Amino acid sequence: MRRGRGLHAAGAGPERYQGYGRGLRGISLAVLQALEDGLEKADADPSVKAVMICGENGKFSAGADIRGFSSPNRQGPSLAALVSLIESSKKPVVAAIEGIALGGGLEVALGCHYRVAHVKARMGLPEVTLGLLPGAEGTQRLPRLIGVPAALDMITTGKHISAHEALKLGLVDEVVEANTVEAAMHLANQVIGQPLGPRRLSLRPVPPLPDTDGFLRAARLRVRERARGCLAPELCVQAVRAATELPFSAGVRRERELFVELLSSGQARALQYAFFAERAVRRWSAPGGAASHGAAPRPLRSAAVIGLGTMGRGIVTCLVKANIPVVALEQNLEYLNVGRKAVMLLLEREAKKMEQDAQALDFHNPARLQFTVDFDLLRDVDLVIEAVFEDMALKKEIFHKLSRICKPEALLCTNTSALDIDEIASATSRPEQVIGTHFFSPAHVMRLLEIIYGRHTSPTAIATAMQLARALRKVGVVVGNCFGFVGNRMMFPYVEQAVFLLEEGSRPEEVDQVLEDFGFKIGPFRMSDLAGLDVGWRSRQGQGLTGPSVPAGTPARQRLGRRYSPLPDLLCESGRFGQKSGTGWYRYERAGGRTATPDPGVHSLLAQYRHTHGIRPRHIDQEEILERCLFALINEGFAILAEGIAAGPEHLDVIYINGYGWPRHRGGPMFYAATVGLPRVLARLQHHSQAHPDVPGLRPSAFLEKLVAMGNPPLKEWMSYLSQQSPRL
Ligand SMILES: CC(C)(COP(=O)(O)OP(=O)(O)OC[C@H]1O[C@@H](n2cnc3c(N)ncnc32)[C@H](O)[C@@H]1OP(=O)(O)O)[C@@H](O)C(=O)NCCC(=O)NCCSC(=O)C[C@@H](O)CCCCCCCCCCCCC(=O)O
Ligand SMILES: NC(=O)c1ccc[n+]([C@@H]2O[C@H](COP(=O)([O-])OP(=O)(O)OC[C@H]3O[C@@H](n4cnc5c(N)ncnc54)[C@H](O)[C@@H]3O)[C@@H](O)[C@H]2O)c1
Repeated sequence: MRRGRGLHAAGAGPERYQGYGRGLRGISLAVLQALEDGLEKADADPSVKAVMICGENGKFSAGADIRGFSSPNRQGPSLAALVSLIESSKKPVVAAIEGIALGGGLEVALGCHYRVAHVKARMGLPEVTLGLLPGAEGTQRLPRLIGVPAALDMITTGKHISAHEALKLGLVDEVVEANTVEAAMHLANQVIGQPLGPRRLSLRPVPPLPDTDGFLRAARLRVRERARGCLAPELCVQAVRAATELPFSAGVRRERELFVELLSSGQARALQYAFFAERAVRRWSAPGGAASHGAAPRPLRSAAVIGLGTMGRGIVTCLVKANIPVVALEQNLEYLNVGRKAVMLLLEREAKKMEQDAQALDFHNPARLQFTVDFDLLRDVDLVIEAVFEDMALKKEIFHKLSRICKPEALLCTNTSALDIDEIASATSRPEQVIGTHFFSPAHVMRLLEIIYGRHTSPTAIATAMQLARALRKVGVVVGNCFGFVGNRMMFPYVEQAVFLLEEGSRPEEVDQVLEDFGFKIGPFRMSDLAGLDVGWRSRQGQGLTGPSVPAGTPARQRLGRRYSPLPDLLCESGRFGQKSGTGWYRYERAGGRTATPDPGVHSLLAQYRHTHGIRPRHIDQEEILERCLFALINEGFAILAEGIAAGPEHLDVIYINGYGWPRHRGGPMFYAATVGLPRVLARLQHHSQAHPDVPGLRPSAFLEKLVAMGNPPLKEWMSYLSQQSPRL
């Protein structure tokens, strides 16, 4: 924290309050020193009877300075020592928590003898999300205060809780609606002279459970299952176990050992990189020098969604949840009724999840959500999101209509997965207002919004789309226009490799397992089954890669002079569309079922296919599966960077973490490439490319080659090695 956001220690005598602290972003060494000095001064001053600690500008503290963890000079007073110093004070210390008390900030509050929180304050120990654990004795004090189950929940999830929840848990002593600092000082004056022993958490026992050991063992299994290879949650459980088994001081030593283990792990570096990358992508730049700092968004007071299929339903749901009135439009009454039912079901489920806020959604009110087949009702909306079939002619027809009907300043968005934004915009009289807003399925759940500008998209339109992302609580990432944009374009070579591996000898479940062990939520074949195999099939038909438009005599496993696998087409031709049809790369319990079982039918289809094409199956090891899938995806990422489709590797990483289930603790594909080392990525691509010269996706990108030739510079310097910045950015 900078000055204006720091912690203050104030001595509270009968008529005397004095501020001592200095503030910086995050609890820096300077803040620690100032607090220590303040406390010592207060302790030594007989006229001071109690101490109150508060933040500045309505924020208690966001915790330790995250950038400081990677600093080579971590020295000076330690936060843990400060928390102990607070707790051992002979004068009562009261924390006045406003805004946020997170991480080390909450640990400071736990060192205080009393805690008063403003009703809007939020508290949490989010260290786990940064690959760490609360390292200032928080894992030892919190279970002593609120019990093991609640403490473990907060520490292993990193969730933020409200002041009311904190009061219920006993984390704070009082919640106030008015002036928190005054309330804290009032409490401080009241408790002067009362014994402090019972208020010192380090002296309290951890409240026992009927079977603490069994509870912690179950918790460890649960987080292991949920965290999929991520270390921090499991070490958090170990730290809390130490609180239950060891005296306070030994528990603190254990906490420190575990903290150091995490701090030196690559996972902490990856997760902290992801934290800053998500913030960095909020700053965008586009052609002609337009950039976030110079562009203001237009207000978003109302929206329309066209098409209430898989995507449109989710998009309507997130708009309603963001309190933006919506007009939902379908092609005819039959589709409208189906869409309306689906939207209502989603909203009812969301309302249930939101519990007390449900009424605020008010989605039965036509002023908030209206269903129609009449385009005229779109006349006054600020924003339209088109989510009809992936068909260029249809999209152009719709955009032409929109450009005639909507008010001139309305933003016209398309949810296309891959089509050319410029061609869609060409159907309108206002291409500067046309932009891609690529939601991910399920749209009301997935955090990513890929925002694609076309050649004529105005800076205001980009700023407004970014504002939309914020309003929907999504991570907006601005990228340029190319087939598949960033996310899907990188996904194509990944899925392509996965299918080639099947041709050569693997099974779908083997490939999925390797990638799920790497940390993906689901492997490429489960993912294809979930999305529907017909989606890609239709797209390949549209591109003339399969179906009757393929010229006679085209070899089955070649298109346009490169290797092509007709395997996914064969599946579709036999009615295997994935979960929706009950069979795909896997078998499901029924059409629409979700439990994937390896399918002997697919195994014999693969055997027959290999036989037909004279392919001798071979054993393919995990390393080859991983390298071919991941390095092909990463290789495309380098090509994207070189073409200026994205402003930097962080953009690609944020897209993959938030839209494609890339394991966050591996930092995203480009961060992962940097971790593996670019020379190795290049060498392995060269190796696989030599083995498969007819696969362009394995041919190393010139930009990757250049970076290796330049000595494998750190990721943050990559873009400075582009021979010239692309005219797109
Ligand atoms: C606070 C937020 C909720 C605010 O969200 P909002 O959306 O309003 O704003 P932004 O997210 O955009 O943030 C604005 C701006 O601020 C930057 N920022 C925010 N928080 C921090 C922070 N904690 N540190 C640094 N910078 C921060 C943010 O990056 C933005 O700037 P930018 O330029 O990037 O746009 C939200 O920001 C949020 O959630 N923040 C993170 C909160 C958090 O995670 N806190 C926990 C921090 S970790 C911690 O506190 C650890 C403690 O447990 C203490 C550990 C003590 C360790 C002691 C043991 C030492 C052992 C070492 C042994 C070494 C051995 C050896 O090496 O020899
Ligand atoms: N399904 C996904 O996972 C996914 C993910 C991201 C983007 N997308 C893209 O989103 C768009 C929609 O995909 P989807 O999966 O929701 O498709 P879908 O087939 O589930 O739904 C499309 C809807 O559009 C409606 N529609 C068609 N013509 C219309 C018209 N003239 N007027 C109004 N409504 C019309 C249809 O009735 C249908 O309900 C596509 O461009 C697709 O590429 C899909």
